[in-house]
Amino acid sequence: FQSFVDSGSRYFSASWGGIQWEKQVRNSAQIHRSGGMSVLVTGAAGFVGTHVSLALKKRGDGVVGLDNFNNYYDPSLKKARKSLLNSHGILVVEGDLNDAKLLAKLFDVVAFTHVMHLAAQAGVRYAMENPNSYVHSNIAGLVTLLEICKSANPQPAVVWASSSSVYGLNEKVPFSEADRTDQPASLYAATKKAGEEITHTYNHIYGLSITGLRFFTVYGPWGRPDMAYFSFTRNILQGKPITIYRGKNRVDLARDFTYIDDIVKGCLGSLDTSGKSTGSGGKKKGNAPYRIFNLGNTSPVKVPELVNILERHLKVKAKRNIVDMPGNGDVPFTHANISLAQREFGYKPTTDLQTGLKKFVRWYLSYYGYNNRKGLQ
Ligand SMILES: NC(=O)c1ccc[n+]([C@@H]2O[C@H](COP(=O)([O-])OP(=O)(O)OC[C@H]3O[C@@H](n4cnc5c(N)ncnc54)[C@H](O)[C@@H]3O)[C@@H](O)[C@H]2O)c1
Ligand SMILES: O=C(O)[C@H]1O[C@H](OP(=O)(O)OP(=O)(O)OC[C@H]2O[C@@H](n3ccc(=O)[nH]c3=O)[C@H](O)[C@@H]2O)[C@H](O)[C@@H](O)[C@H]1O
Repeated sequence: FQSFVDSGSRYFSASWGGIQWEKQVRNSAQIHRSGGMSVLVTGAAGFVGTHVSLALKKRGDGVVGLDNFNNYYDPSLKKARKSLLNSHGILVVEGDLNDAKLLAKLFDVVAFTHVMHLAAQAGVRYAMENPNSYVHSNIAGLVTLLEICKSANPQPAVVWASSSSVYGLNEKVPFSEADRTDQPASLYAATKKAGEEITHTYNHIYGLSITGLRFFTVYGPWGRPDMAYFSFTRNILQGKPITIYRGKNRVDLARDFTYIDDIVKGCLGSLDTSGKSTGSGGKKKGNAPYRIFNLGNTSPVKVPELVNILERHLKVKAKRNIVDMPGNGDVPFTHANISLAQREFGYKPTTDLQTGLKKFVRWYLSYYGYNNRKGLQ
């Protein structure tokens, strides 16, 4: 097969199909532990998708990845993550969520027990530049995926990434799952909130088991170049200035930065407790779980303090350019209440920002070849 899909920002082609391809998909989905699961991981070449795929494979679950390798940020980093996954026996199929034929084919070849849905147009501020990419991946792509899941026999349980941004202009802290989420500050947040409503209907009508995870600003090795901790590191090392946004009345912005390994534990805990979907072939046969969890660190840090930590790890002073928050969709602070996830599957983050950034910086220096330079170790 040859499929041509609109990835939101460019057209590209991807080859799939054929006996050899099917064999690769089956091999990748093979389960190597008793009671294990076979998981379709969307967004597998992304930051979180790579880490979750590796963790599942490591414990003996079957994993097949799907990613469209779009150019929202440097696709060569996505290709490098794919190579890493390949070296661990994980196949990443190149294709778009909106390619219903490809998704149907994948479900024909493998009876996936779970879908870990991480593919999305991420990033808060980019929504002002390219709003349609959010509709394409986070709304249309989500519905295409759910349509396939609902019709699959057996239906998989679906765990997917929502976002802390759904709390929007909510001022009650810490943010709890029962708090208001009807005042989004960005189109990104609005599409994630819409995703929570859309998944609810598939749970209600078709009996799909649904778990939405509200991640709080995730960081770590193999991370996303568009995020502050990553772009600050790049600029500091290149001697370029960094722009730090400041809130109303000169108040510093703060985030509940969460280390990737803690997020991975939360994803696996969610998969393990997701229960079963109750429908088959598009018909509901009973009630299935619909759950939403915060996955944060419960320890917000101000952005200037993030920069202080990076300076210490990099042993380079940042050139700070402090500007008022430009009204680009950012919220002033985030802070997760994680008691629900703690109760349901023992979620307990263990990495503080200082420790997590040290691991990120070590990876960054090695990945971008800084290790042989003086003064950076
Ligand atoms: N990293 C964070 O801080 C954070 C916080 C909250 C929520 N999230 C959510 O977690 C998920 C993973 O985020 P991430 O940080 O790994 O982002 P990422 O951009 O690194 O990963 C997403 C991957 O999905 C792929 N993708 C996008 N649209 C697609 C489409 N239509 N079809 C197929 N593949 C597509 C991209 O190529 C990318 O590799 C996303 O849903 C994101 O919105 C992330
Ligand atoms: O938890 C989420 O739901 C979201 O997490 C992440 O968003 P954010 O928390 O906005 O992370 P990030 O961009 O790293 O900015 C961090 C801080 O640095 C400030 N910031 C940013 C850039 C800059 O140049 N200057 C600056 O001060 C900025 O104002 C902010 O205060 C994901 O990207 C997003 O996909 C989403 O899912």
